[in-house]
Amino acid sequence: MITHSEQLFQQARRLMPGGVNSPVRAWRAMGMSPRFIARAQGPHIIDVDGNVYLDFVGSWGPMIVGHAHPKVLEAVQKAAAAGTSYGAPTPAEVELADLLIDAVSGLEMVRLVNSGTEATMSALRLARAATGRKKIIKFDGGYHGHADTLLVQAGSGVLTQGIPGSPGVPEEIASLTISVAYNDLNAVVQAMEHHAGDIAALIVEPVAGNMGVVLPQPDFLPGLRRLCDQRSIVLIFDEVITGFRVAWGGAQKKFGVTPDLTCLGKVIGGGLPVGAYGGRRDLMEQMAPVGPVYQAGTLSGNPLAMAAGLATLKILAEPGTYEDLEEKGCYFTEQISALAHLMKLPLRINREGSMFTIFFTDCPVNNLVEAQTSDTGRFQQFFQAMLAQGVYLPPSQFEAWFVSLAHSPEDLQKALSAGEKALLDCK
Ligand SMILES: Cc1ncc(COP(=O)(O)O)c(C=O)c1O
Ligand SMILES: N[C@H](C=O)CCC(=O)O
Repeated sequence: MITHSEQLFQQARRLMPGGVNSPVRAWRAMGMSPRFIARAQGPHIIDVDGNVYLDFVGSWGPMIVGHAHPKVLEAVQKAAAAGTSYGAPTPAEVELADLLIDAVSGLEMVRLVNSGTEATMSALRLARAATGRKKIIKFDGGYHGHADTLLVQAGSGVLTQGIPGSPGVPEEIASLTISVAYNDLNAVVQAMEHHAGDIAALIVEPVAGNMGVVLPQPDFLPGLRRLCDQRSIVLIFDEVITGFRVAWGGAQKKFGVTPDLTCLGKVIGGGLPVGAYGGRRDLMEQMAPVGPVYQAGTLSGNPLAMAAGLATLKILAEPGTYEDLEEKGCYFTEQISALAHLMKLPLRINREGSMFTIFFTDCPVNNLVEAQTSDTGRFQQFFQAMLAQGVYLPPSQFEAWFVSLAHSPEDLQKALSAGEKALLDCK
């Protein structure tokens, strides 16, 4: 019998490309059709057929306090009752900006936008304007949203679908982006020397999350800081995933390296559409209306997103939250590793706090090429076996899993029992 999800997917495919509004949701690499979600609560999402899943996607990162948290709902409802958008400044924007600047060392000023894509696109425009240079450096498998300049050797759905760039991005634009291997400072030096005097910015996920999770090696982020300083290149940390995920204050706090510009999104909107970019005051004061660099947004600083973001961050600011997230991420990944070891299955886990990826490979994963040694067929089997047991994972090898404050020890135990069976199934 056809399920309600399958019925909806058939209809959706006639109405929207691939039946979805973002490619990764179509589950193509998993050889299945996606579940359509009716609602979510705490660590669970529930599909339109009434199946309950333990969720490790967390809306691709934002749901760090769990779904439908009562404090977040209350804040959003209160904000909605006062009107959903004014196209004018509000006290909540000031409160969120103040909180972000206080927490994130690289922020002296901030501009709130509606998505991570807007944040990275605007940060790059600012860097180009400030330096008068055109080229940028990024890393293979790094995903920074879908602005033209950034769809070069990108991660996430672009990688999962095996598209190296994207038709529609003019060659003249793509050629301004130089992509090199993550964790490879020599490759960065070579790119900087080869394009000497032309590089405006270097953009990096300080912990990569879109080729699966890949950690920066100890000298990598300090090395990028040094190389950018030597050549007056604007260093941009894309903390859309890592901001307030890996630590209060983000990866820059955790690794002690301060970028010139920082991009945020996901967690700071508590599940509503949001993005932010900010950094050095001298750079940010080049943005209109103070300076000439233009960027705008009808719904930027939207009151509902501000309310959800503030409520989420206030929960995260409570004592012990990041310790709790660390403990859960650590416990789960150590147990899965131990199970795989007993079964003699090749498996590597990269983790930073509550974000991690399981790679089915023997090889340490420090860059895209190594991530691609993972057996994606095995990941597909694993995904299907987990789903059948009520555990919902990112539908791609090249994405991060997220644990939230709402995942209880019992939930993790359930996921581990499912994981044991799934590993046996894909042995
Ligand atoms: C690191 C990173 N940067 C930027 C983006 C773009 O954010 P958005 O999807 O909100 O446009 C994403 C996710 O999509 C991301 O993971
Ligand atoms: N990996 C992406 C963001 O982090 C997934 C979100 C999307 O593209 O829909």
